[in-house]
Amino acid sequence: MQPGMMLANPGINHDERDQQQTVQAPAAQVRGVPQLISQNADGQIESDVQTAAERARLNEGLVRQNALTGHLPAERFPVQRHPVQHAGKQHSLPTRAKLPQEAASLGSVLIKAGLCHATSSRTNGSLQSADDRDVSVSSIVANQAPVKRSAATASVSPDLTKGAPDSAKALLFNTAPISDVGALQIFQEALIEAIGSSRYEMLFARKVTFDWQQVAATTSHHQAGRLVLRIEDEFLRNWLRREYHPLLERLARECLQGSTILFSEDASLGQSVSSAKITPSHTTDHQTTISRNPSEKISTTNTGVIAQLPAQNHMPSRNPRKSAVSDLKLGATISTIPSPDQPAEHHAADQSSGAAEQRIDRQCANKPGANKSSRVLPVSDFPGANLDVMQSESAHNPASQNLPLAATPLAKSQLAAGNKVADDQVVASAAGRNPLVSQMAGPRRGAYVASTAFGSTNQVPTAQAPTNQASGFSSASHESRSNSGAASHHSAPAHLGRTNAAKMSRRPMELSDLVVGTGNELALAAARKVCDEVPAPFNPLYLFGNVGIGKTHLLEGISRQLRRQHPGLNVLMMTAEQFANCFTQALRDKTLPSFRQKFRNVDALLIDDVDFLDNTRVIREEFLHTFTELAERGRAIVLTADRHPKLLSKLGDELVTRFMSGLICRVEAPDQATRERIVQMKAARMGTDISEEALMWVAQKFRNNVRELEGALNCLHTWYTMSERRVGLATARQILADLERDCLKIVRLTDIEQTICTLFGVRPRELKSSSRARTVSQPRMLAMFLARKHTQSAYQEIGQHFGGRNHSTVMAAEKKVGEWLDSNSELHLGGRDWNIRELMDTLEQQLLAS
Ligand SMILES: Nc1ncnc2c1ncn2[C@@H]1O[C@H](COP(=O)(O)OP(=O)(O)OP(=O)(O)O)[C@@H](O)[C@H]1O
Repeated sequence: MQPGMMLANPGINHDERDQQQTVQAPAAQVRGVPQLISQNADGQIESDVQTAAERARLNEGLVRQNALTGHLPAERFPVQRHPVQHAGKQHSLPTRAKLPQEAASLGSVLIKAGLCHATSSRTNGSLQSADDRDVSVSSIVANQAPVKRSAATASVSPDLTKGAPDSAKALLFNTAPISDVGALQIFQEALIEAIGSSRYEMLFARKVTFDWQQVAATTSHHQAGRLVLRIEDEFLRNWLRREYHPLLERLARECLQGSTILFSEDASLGQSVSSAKITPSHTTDHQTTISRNPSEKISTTNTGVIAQLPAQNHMPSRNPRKSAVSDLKLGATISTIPSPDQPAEHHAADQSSGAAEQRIDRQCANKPGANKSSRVLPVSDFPGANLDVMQSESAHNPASQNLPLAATPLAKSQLAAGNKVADDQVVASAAGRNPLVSQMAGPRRGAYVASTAFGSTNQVPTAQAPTNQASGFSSASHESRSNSGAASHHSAPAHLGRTNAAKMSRRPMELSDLVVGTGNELALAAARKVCDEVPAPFNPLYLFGNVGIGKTHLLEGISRQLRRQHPGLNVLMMTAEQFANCFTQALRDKTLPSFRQKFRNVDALLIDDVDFLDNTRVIREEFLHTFTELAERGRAIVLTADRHPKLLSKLGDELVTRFMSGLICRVEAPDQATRERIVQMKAARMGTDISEEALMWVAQKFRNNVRELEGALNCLHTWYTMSERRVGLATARQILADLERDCLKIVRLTDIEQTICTLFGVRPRELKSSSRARTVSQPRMLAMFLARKHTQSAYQEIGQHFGGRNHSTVMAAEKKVGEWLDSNSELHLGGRDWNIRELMDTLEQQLLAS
């Protein structure tokens, strides 16, 4: 990057979800890599690198970034964006100029090593990590857990990096300076993840320009540079300076890796900053020097948002973005006892970068009530990827938005060694660092990462009774059942799924927190029944419905209620992805008997997102056996999924029929009245002063799911904390204008066609044919009805699309389906009977979710 180059928001240009195809997906034969496996014809286990979960995650990243690029000024930044997944994080890099060499070469090496696969689409390509782990040099080279850089470099195979230019090798082996552009992008992305995309949108996206400028070297080893935030709006500038200084300071230090950072109050903020040579002598009383040397004094002021920093000559030994993000996210910095196996270089880095936090955390740890036996944050071996998703989810979850907390690798290692962090400590430590957090963190908000007790050696869940009822997430049983030594050491395994990690970052969800409405009253009643009567009169309880409408909330509520009402029960809650990961790990470690013993001896098994099993055959079979054994012994089983069991087409009849043998409850999106009560409740909890009209307007505008409502409220809350003024209707409209627009899903005729064909197993060609067979004509009529309802297309256009029919055919179809709906007819389609209203709901949910 040239000195003085400006960088706009990171991201990609287009949402290419539909066009993405895998062009290269080498099976990861790397030891310890595959998390998801399948069996080949010879019965051998293979990795399944391109899973639905992977794709979904990638899409999520693209969508999230895409939301930001809507504001990317093309004339200022005309290069194509190129998202690259490295070390579990998605980096957005230009495909030409700036960083292409490094990005492409890094990618080719990672692919060669079988640690990544490439996806491509018309306008962009991306690299996807084949697993959730940190793709580090050492794991590329030695296929094993990261070791010290010197060891990795020593054992590098020349073949691996053959053809890669020196710059890429240097990047891989941590000998290259971190690229200016890359670092700045990493910084911005870390910022987004720390504060959530909606807040970033509101505060930074269009109002702040980041500029990293190289200036003359201060010493022979360091090149100086400075980060300038240009903010035109004076109010915003002052507010950001007041509220975001610590966060920006931390991110600048972590992502831009300055060994010395100078903060200067600058009245010319928002104007061009002179490129005068920066030397330490420029430091004034207003400036702060933070040294990576732990012996140096650490002090900060809240006086500026300009960071002058030297670029490092060496790429940091840990991924700067990952560390920044994880540091901001987990808040797991309590103990200062380093793990014995912690590499020395980590110690040094952590002692300096996390020193201030550790000081706060030590204070928190000494607080009365900081109970070390409280439910803890077992992040011992969380792969960076897990943390990433927790971060991304926080953008949508107001509860987790409040937790831009820190877990340095040091802290993680400390936790691995058995140190624990109580929820309130984590909140306290976060609040101490971020003024916004301290404002937002209510007494009930706690960092809440995992309580499923996994033994790091056994790699299977271990029974553990909660010592703190206000915390804990998924697994618990009576103390007497905790016969494993691992039970006393909470350490989340590396194979914990990203999804679950994300969910675990939220605050505990109770059944009583759910606002009851027509969409969830049956499900809630069934959930209470499961808790009240053990065993319940039905088994399993299967809850299904669209995203973000409270299925996980119900499941977690059941888990917590069960534990409260029946403290002797061994209750285990996890996602299907976690189950798969545990199984894979057990297979790898040859500890299947132990795995089976643990899973088949629980009293209640609660599995979230069971639709995940639809894609993984080997795990499906294992789950079938687990399920059967538990059901036969009358143990409670509760499952959630995004669709009816019959629509889990690959699951197999054995599991589908078992799922259907208990009680199936559909959870529906809340209606207007329920949404109104939800926003009222959540706004009151946040302590946001919002007018009744504004709340009603929000409830009316954001209809698809509760997450949208939460996101909207979160924006309003942030504005409220900024301005300290009551949020009225006009303000709410103004603040949420973009969000409202983005929530509108544009449905195309092809979307409808695809949804119909998928649900009924009809081919598009048949749908457009002249066939009048009922199996084709009824889906066609439904498609036309949906097209009228959800698109702006005229009758003629719709008729043309579905086989060149004229407009009267479409009108007749619309009328016919309307009649079916009025008479609440039953249809037999796609091999099953449907109630027309239920069918419409299913179609619309799938259409809007697609
Ligand atoms: N009826 C409700 N009352 C209050 N909060 C709700 C309600 N329904 C959902 N929520 C909140 O909405 C958010 C999303 O819910 P949850 O994570 O349970 O969705 P989900 O259906 O499991 O979604 P996914 O399928 O994506 O996992 C949570 O914060 C939850 O507390």
